[in-house]
Amino acid sequence: MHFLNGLQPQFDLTYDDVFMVPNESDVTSRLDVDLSTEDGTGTTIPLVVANMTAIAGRRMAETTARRGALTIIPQDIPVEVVSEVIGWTKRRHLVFDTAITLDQHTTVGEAQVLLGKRAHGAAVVTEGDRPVGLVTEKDLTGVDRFVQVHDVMSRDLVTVTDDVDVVGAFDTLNESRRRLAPVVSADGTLVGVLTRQGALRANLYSPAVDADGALRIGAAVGINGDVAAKASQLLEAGADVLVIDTAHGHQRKMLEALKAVRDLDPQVPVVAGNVVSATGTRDLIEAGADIVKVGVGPGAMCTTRMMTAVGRPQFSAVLECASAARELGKHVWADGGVRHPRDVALALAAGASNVMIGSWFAGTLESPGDLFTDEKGRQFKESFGMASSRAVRNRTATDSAYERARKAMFEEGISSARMFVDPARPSVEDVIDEIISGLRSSCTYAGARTLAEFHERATVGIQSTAGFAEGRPLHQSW
Ligand SMILES: NC(=O)C1=CN([C@@H]2O[C@H](COP(=O)(O)OP(=O)(O)OC[C@H]3O[C@@H](n4cnc5c(N)ncnc54)[C@H](OP(=O)(O)O)[C@@H]3O)[C@@H](O)[C@H]2O)C=CC1
Ligand SMILES: Nc1nc2c(ncn2[C@@H]2O[C@H](COP(=O)(O)O)[C@@H](O)[C@H]2O)c(=O)[nH]1
Ligand SMILES: [K+]
Repeated sequence: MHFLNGLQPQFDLTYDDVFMVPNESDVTSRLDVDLSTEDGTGTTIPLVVANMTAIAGRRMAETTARRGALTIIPQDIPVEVVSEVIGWTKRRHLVFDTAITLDQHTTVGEAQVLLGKRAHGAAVVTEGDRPVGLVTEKDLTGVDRFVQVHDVMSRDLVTVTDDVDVVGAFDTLNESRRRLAPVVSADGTLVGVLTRQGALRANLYSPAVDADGALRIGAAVGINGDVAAKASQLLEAGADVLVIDTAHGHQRKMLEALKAVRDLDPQVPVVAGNVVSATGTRDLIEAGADIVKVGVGPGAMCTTRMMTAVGRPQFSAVLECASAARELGKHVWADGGVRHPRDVALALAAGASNVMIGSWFAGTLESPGDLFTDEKGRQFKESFGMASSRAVRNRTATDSAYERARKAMFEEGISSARMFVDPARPSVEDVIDEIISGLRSSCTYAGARTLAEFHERATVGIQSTAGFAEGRPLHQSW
């Protein structure tokens, strides 16, 4: 990456401060761009879901890995539960979505709650392992909540078999005017659900898979307690990436934690953070990190900069740390502050090998929280920061009351935020589509076929607030 006209910025920059100019290009199609990473984590699109309790759970993990991204399960979840989630994710189908299954005697009320758990908006009614009906929101609307689903389900099923090619499945759904179909194996057992959109996406994305062909998933550990014991349990459970995560990553306890994890000889990439300087990056790499996580204070749930004045505008932080990591043959992830597809492109231009996103994904149907509706009828989920007093209270549940109260005083995050579900993009897959189409286009503007070429070729300029405002679309006349 280089700055336009050789300019050397006089102050640190965040994503909004910068823009990219097009280069001469011989990449003639956005589909010719390969977005897979070189950092060993196996992502085929450069996105990682942040290890936050309100965001990264099993549904998020399977859905994002199926499209080539990676989810990191937070350190606050008990290790037995994380192991279970890893196993579950690895048993998911690479193409078909996991169905919600209902017994014929399930009530409409129960079915309504469960439907909110799937962006495809349907549940399959089964007898044994076989599908016998389908219910969608429409079938349940205006029906007494104590009615059983066998009275309202549609029995006229169009199914596809699990060996179907996705283009053929798209055509079958299109011809029969269906949005989705249950998928069955040769013996009629339910395998999953395929939507028209899912058939399309299966051709546009490649799942992130491990050596056994199962979906990938990562897990985080903190720097307190027996780090080696917890890390070895996570490795045993099959975690494909280990993230050692704390607010101030450039500290002695982090270096000790890294050493303890390295001594386990993990055969997976080890990520450590967070830092925002070249020295911090080098020290973590020397202590054994393969990837350094960069970002102090840009997160949407984060109050660190307001509380402490500490942090650094994210574009400059990523640029400096990525350059230090590259000199040592290692990588950085840009963590936090991503609010538009352009921010992902800029983080990669600055040299990140993957971009971590939290809050943007909180308001999607795949995040673990319950779906609420506000006074205006808008759907939302509740999110919170991992350094908020709410998270600290949960994390320290086994401490004495005094210790808990003391620790909760050092809060650096928001305890309750409403993250609205965009009616046009309710699923994390819709948001991923938006980000990836923007990113593919950024790469072709830069004349890059790969992320390495993108970083090499990107030309970045510095803009005023008016420059940023000019780029925003106007939805009404002025
Ligand atoms: N990227 C960011 O900007 C930030 C991210 N977070 C996220 O919040 C989560 C919780 O992290 P964390 O608060 O580190 O909790 P941890 O539970 O990991 O504890 C942090 C440990 O480091 C010690 N410590 C020393 N200096 C600091 C400092 N300046 N800030 C925080 N701890 C310090 C603490 O001791 P003692 O309590 O005795 O001081 C404690 O032992 C993580 O997921 C982290 O990524 C949190 C803040 C900023
Ligand atoms: N200072 C704090 N930072 C936090 C907290 N919870 C999470 N985080 C960081 O934010 C990113 C995600 O950023 P987003 O803009 O995409 O939401 C996450 O990975 C952490 O590094 C917090 O309570 N305080
Ligand atoms: K912030």
